[in-house]
Amino acid sequence: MFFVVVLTVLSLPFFWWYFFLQKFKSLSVIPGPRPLPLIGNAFDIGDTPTALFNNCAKLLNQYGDVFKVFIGNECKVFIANADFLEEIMSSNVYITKSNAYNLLKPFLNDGLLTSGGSKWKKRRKLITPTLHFKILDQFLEVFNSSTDILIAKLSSEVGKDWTDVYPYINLFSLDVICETAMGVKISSQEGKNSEYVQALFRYIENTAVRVFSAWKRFDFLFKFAPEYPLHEKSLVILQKFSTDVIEKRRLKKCQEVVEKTSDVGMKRRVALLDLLLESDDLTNDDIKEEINTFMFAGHDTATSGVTFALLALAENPEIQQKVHDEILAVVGEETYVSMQHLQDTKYLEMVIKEVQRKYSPVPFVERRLEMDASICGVHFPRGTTLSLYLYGVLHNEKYFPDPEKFDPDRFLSHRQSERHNYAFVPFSAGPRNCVGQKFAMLDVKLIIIKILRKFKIFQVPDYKPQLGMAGVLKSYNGMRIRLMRRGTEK
Ligand code: HEM
Repeated sequence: MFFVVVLTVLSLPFFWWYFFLQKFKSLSVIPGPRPLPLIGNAFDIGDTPTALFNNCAKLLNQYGDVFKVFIGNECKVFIANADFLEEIMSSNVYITKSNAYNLLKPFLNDGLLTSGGSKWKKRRKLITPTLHFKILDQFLEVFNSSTDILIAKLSSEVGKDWTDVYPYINLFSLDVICETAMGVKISSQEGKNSEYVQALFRYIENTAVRVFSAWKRFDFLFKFAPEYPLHEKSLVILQKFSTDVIEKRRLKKCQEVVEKTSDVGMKRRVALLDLLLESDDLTNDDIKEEINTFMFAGHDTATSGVTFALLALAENPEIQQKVHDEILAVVGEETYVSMQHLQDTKYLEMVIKEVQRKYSPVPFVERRLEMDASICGVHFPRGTTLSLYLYGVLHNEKYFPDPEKFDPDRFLSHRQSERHNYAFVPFSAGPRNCVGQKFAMLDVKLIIIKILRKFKIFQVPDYKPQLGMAGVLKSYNGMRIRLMRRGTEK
């Protein structure tokens, strides 16, 4: 009897697994590696950012641009095909994020990146206009002054065999997003506000750890993880920082209205926070989730974009020279880089688009189907996770022949118009695309202009970035380049 009970208990998970696979039977038309009972394809996918990056590329190669894997109780379909992406991204129905985004909720709660349904729709309508042209034009002051500090810091690296530029760019991006989103100068490049800076870095790092762990991803088990105490402490620091900033800013705003103080009428730079405070519909907590979302979504992504742009320019000296020639022709020696300069540097724009294609800062995004769906003739059961594999489509030979070649001419207008509209999607596309896309383009263009005007950058012999993906694309052995001051390079 005892033996029968033990056998029944042991076999239950296998029955469950069998019925779980049955649920996704209609996806048998989509190829993928054979899953093992219970753990599925966990070994095929890997448990580190670099393994995930390499394994996804291998699976894409082996099974084509739509393939599926099973991980635990999740069926994930990876999609690097522009026809499928068009149907999914352009839809107003397939907009719910996957369960993986829940790991961000302790920090972002239901901000724009993580929310769904009517809440997301309402907020998106409110937030999109805050990033209009006039506001972005004001942000150029922040981009310019923060870049000047970065250049001063990088100057001390000139002439060294190599410099890991990642930490420099990371602090720069943090300064920029803090000042534009919250209106607060945190001066992290100058070593200030280190408690907040460390808390943010630690929170992001631990969240990546949780994504790859079989057990730390569950809130009730994470409490037993060694990272938990510091993770919680970081969260308290992050939440307190934004709460304080919002409260102070709201108070100041009220005082300004009541007292009509002397600074009314004076030119004061507006932050995204000020625009959100204008809305009668938003409480301080609502605003906090959106400000934290901007901090999160606009920081690591921008760092990734800029660091890979520097790598690509170092690896392609002729392209670097062409960009430099354009900068001299358009911007010359002017210290303030203006909106007009950014609009007129057309070749640089093509180069940055090619950087975003070759090194997509966000390698994939995920949606969860809340109902059965027919997409490009395939029946997807409710509960399927759609992994929109942006890095995969941006490296798909169908749309980008010879994808490992760095070739900005892919973005000549006649070549762009010949391509599928959903092949170049580093910022996603459709209703859930990146709300900070224009901000990010201006930011990266400006920093490249200022860096290249000051320095010539070189590849480091024998250095090869070790790419990995955990939310954003990152090189896990730093981002090494060699810097020489212009005019003195050998
Ligand atoms: C190179 C830089 C950037 C890249 C490649 C990028 C890419 C993306 C992508 C692919 C998404 C879709 C995410 C998803 O569906 O899960 C997204 C969403 C978002 N991004 Fe960006 N982003 C960048 C910079 C920024 C910046 C600077 C900001 C803020 C100023 C920002 C704010 C957001 C927000 C709030 C969302 C959520 C939009 C929504 O769901 O309605 N991003 N971004």
